[in-house]
Amino acid sequence: MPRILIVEDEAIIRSALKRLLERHSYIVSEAASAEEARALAPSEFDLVISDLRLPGDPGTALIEAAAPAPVLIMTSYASMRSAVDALKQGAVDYVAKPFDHTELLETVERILHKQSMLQGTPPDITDKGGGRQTMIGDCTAMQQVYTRIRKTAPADVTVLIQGESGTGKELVARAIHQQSKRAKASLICVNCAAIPETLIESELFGHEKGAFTGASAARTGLVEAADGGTLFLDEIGELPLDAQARLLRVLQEGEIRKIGSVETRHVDVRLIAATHRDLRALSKTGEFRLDLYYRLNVMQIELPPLRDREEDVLKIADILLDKACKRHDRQGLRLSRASRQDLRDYPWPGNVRELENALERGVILAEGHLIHPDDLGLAPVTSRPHSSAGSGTAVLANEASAPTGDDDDLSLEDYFQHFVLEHQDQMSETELAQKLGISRKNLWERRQRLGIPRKKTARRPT
Ligand SMILES: Nc1ncnc2c1ncn2[C@@H]1O[C@H](COP(=O)(O)OP(=O)(O)OP(=O)(O)O)[C@@H](O)[C@H]1O
Repeated sequence: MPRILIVEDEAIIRSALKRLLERHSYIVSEAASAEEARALAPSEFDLVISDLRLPGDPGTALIEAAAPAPVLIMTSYASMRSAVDALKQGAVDYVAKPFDHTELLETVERILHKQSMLQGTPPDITDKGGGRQTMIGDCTAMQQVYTRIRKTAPADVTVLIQGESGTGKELVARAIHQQSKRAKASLICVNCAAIPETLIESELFGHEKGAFTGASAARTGLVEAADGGTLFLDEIGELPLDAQARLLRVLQEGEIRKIGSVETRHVDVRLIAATHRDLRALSKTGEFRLDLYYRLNVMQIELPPLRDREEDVLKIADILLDKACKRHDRQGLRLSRASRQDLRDYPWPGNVRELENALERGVILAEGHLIHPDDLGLAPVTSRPHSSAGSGTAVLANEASAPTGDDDDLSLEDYFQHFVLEHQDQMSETELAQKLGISRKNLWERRQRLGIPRKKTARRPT
């Protein structure tokens, strides 16, 4: 049964409304002021019905405290203007006092029905280029993700998104930002793994002129650029310890200090962080600050790997295939029966991103009306992992023979591992990636997958 909180200072109206709602099987709690209501954890109700004028804070003060629970404002005919203001501030609706019982019950029912319809519905997202996109997939785990997004977005709290690479962490961050009160302000996305360790602090927090060699002019950091909006830090587990300390300060005090500066500046930033790593375990080895972990972990959203979403794979494939066909002007292409089987069997270590790439390849390479397995270019599968409980390492046959003539039976991954271990002390990550012919991000991802994470290096003094 839905739970409703009534906030009304006039005892007679309060108890009449309570009786009315209880007669219609709602579970009702009461408060006489916004302060009393806050003590009752309003966000845990399905609906808050509050008078606008209350002793102390007005009813609209509860909109933020009650999120994601909707707040229905009661107001007198005389203050219709304030009712419109209440809607602007985020109230779900208003009823004029004295209210008609049937009308009030219909409004309550409509609000609750709309809320329940939104449960488990994928959010619409505006992508980087301004196009519309929706999250695809309706397995139970994804429905839980959608519900979490909807509930978390308006609450203006820090969110930690966990999931392997390519599972849609950035999409979730976008959805949260776009459904939040900050939607009109900026969303700044930063992949901590893609920025060299020596640059990340100045990228995030900015620096003063002359703060270090090469700092020829002062620079504003990305945290400051997100002021008033949302900062999405992907792969936060890669953030060096010094940068973690600065970030903690932003979260605790709402303050930022540029490198080389003694002054602090106030910033109002909502942080959404993502990682595929176990931050708590990293904090045990001293690689991640436990206090920062606690600050980040207010709300968690867990994205399932694609291999655990068997029932979603073909559905996602069909939609992404359609998009790829339109992009390449090859409408009408279909997946052959064998391709569909391969897509189902493949363990998808790169998750939805890898599926997107395989389909794009298929669309480009297909010669007739059908996309055959060869066109998709999936690595042969030797066995399929049962679930994601492990490291997320796909069980693929050798990706190709080694690029060196002497090591004929080395797999690419063996070769990669050898090369990295042998040269990592002499080469920077950028040089290593260049020599291997892959991006820094890809280097980082492979390091994670093979369990040879990059060593932390000494940091530049601030
Ligand atoms: N549920 C989904 N529905 C539709 N597209 C998806 C979904 N999940 C991921 N994608 C697509 O897969 C690609 C990767 O998604 P995204 O960048 O959000 O993943 P990520 O987890 O942030 O990856 P990484 O950690 O490697 O940056 C994007 O093109 C995104 O649009």
